[in-house]
Amino acid sequence: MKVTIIGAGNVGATVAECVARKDMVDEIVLVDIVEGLPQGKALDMQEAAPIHGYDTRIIGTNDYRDTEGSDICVITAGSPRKPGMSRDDLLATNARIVRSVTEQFVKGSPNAILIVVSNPLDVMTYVAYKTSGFPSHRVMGMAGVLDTARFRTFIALELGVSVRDVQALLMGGHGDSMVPLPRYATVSGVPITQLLPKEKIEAIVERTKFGGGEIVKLMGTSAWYAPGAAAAEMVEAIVKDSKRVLPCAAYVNGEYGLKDLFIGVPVRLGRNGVEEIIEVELNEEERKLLEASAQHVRKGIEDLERIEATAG
Ligand SMILES: NC(=O)C1=CN([C@@H]2O[C@H](COP(=O)(O)OP(=O)(O)OC[C@H]3O[C@@H](n4cnc5c(N)ncnc54)[C@H](O)[C@@H]3O)[C@@H](O)[C@H]2O)C=CC1
Ligand SMILES: O=C([O-])CC(=O)C(=O)O
Repeated sequence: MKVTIIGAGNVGATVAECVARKDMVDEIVLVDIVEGLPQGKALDMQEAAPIHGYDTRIIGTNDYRDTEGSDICVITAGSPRKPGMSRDDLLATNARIVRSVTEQFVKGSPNAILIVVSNPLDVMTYVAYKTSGFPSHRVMGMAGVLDTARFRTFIALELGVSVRDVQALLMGGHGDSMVPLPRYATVSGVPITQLLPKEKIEAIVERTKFGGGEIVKLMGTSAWYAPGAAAAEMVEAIVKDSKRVLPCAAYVNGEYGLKDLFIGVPVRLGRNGVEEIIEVELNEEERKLLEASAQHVRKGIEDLERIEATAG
């Protein structure tokens, strides 16, 4: 198993480290345009192997020939946002980068599975899908695993219980319009609606929706520990063919009444990528929120098309 990670910045390097520490793949290739950066980070991680006890070979490179024959590729190349920016402000800059790295990568790895992380996530996943020409089950975006991890963290902190016993579901685009679903959040099977008052749940939902922005405000750039761990969890589900049910940005073709876009939905993840989109029952209000979120993603795709048409 060979995993390529494009972008050796904060998120990319963290994905590499999390994947290495799981000791589950033969080789990790870290790619960046900056010379020396992926090589240095890869060597540093390789030198940590005797301490952590993994046998994964980690190489850093600026040359796509080193990525040939990859099974999985995680795309983290692109700018992160700064305070005051929305993820959508990265649209044009990151679309150029995601298109360029996808083009270069797929030539040598035509059978790989792509996991996009770059923002704005749902539109960048669409860009990678269109550029790669891959079937949709082999292209997905990472957001829901991160957003539900935040949701679960805040629930566990509020209730004073272990995060391990908190399960949660969240759908929609990776932005302010994401749709946390408290009805489907449980502590060891007990719905949180039985454990917390409405106002507390609403506060947790709001904090989750703006969880990325909370960190940007604190640090001046965006998060990487939880995003890196989240992408590595998706890599693990694919490598081990474990059929995890995780929220991912997947291509919808009629599911939830949505078509021709990537958006966060629960999927079964295995060796073939997105093996199934699971359709859970939504009430009227949840359906409306999901539709509004999909509208936002659609607008992102249209905005990008307009910007690129104007730029020629
Ligand atoms: N989907 C999600 O939930 C999350 C998405 N993100 C997004 O991930 C992206 C990366 O974030 P960070 O790692 O914090 O940024 P960073 O600035 O630390 O790293 C980005 C890296 O991409 C590299 N890069 C730029 N153009 C490239 C190209 N053409 N080819 C190869 N490498 C290239 C840069 O040299 C840099 O090392 C951002 O767009 C950010 O918004 C970040 C956190 C969570
Ligand atoms: O907030 C950002 O820009 C990065 C991101 O997507 C997240 O941490 O959720």
